[in-house]
Amino acid sequence: MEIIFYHPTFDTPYWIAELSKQLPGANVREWKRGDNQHADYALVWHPPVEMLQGRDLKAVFALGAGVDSILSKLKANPEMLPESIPLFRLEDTGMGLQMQEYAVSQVLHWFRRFDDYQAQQQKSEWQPLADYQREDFTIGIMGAGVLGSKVAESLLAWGFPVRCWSRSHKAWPNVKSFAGADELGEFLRETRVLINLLPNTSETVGIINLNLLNQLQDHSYLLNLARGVHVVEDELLQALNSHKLKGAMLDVFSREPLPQESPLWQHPRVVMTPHIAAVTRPQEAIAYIARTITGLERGDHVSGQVDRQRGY
Ligand SMILES: NC(=O)C1=CN([C@@H]2O[C@H](COP(=O)(O)OP(=O)(O)OC[C@H]3O[C@@H](n4cnc5c(N)ncnc54)[C@H](O)[C@@H]3O)[C@@H](O)[C@H]2O)C=CC1
Ligand SMILES: O=C(O)C(=O)CO
Repeated sequence: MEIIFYHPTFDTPYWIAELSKQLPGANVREWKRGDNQHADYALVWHPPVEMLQGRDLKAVFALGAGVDSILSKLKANPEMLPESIPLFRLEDTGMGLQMQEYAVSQVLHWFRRFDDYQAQQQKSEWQPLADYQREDFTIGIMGAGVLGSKVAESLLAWGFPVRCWSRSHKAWPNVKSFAGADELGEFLRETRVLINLLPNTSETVGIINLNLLNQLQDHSYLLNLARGVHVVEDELLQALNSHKLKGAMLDVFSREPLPQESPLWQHPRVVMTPHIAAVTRPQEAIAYIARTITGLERGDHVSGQVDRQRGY
C-alpha cells in the first residue's frame, strides 16, 4: 500500500515514521512536487492541486477537523478530487479535550468575574463584586457535533445549564436541544455565553451578526472556537460597544493573522488567541488514520467521512 503525505508545517519525518510503524504493510512517503507515482491514500493539509489531481486514490485524509479550506480549493478546482474518492477528516483525536480546557477556563473566568477584577486592578480599585449565579449563566453551544458534545459535557460537569443548537435535535442527557432556523431564536433567548463550534459552510458564514447577538441575554459573552468567517467582526464590535455583549474571546478571525489595524486587538473586553484552541495531536491523529485505513482495507464501515454536498 502506498501513502503520500503533505503538510506545510508538521514534522513530516515523525509522521512518516509513526504511520509506517502503525501500518506495517504500507510504504509512506512525503509528497514532493513532480511526484506522479502511484498512491492509494493521501494525507494532506492545504495540498497543492497537482498532488491530488488525476490520482486513483482510495481515500484522502484531511489532517484537521475542519475541511473548509480543502473544500473551497475543490470548488475552484473540481478535477482535483472526483466525488468518487472519499474525503475523511479528524474526529476529535485529542481536540475535544483541548476545546474543553479552553471553554471551561474562559467560562469560569467570566463567571467568577475575573474580567471585572482585572479592570478594577488597572484602576487600583479594591471592591468585592456580587457573585453571578449559575442559573443566570446558560451556555449555548452552536454546532452540536464531535467537539460541541465534548464542550457540553465539560460545562455540565461544572453545573452550568447547557443548551445546544444544530441541524437536528440531540438526545444528550441534561442538554436542551434546539434545531434549525425555526428554533434559533428560542435557543438564543436564554443564552448568556454563546460558544461557536459550527463548521464553515455557505449556510453558516456570517451567522454571528448583530441581529443574532441582539437576541442573546443582556451582558452576554461570545466564545468563537470555530472559524473567523462565522462572525461579522464590525457587528461584533457594535454589540460590544453597546454593552449587549460584555466580552468576547476569539481564537479565529476572518483574516489570519489578524491584521494589525483591526480594532479587535485593542478592545478592552476582547481577548484572543492565534487559532490554537485545538491543534492536531500527532499520536491520536496517526492512530485514528491507521485504524481507519485498516478498516477501509477490510471493507468495514468507518466514520469520519465528509459529506461534500453539506460541506462538513
Ligand atoms: N479553532 C480551532 O483550533 C479549531 C476549530 N475547529 C472548528 O470546529 C468545527 C467543528 O468541528 P466538529 O465538532 O468536529 O464538527 P462536526 O461536523 O462534528 O459538528 C458540526 C455540527 O454543526 C452542526 N451544523 C452544521 N451546519 C449547521 C447549520 N447550517 N445549522 C445548524 N447546525 C449546523 C452539525 O449539525 C453538527 O452538530 C470545525 O468545522 C472547525 O471549523 C476544529 C478544530 C480546531
Ligand atoms: O483542525 C482544524 O480544523 C483546525 O482549525 C486546527 O487548528
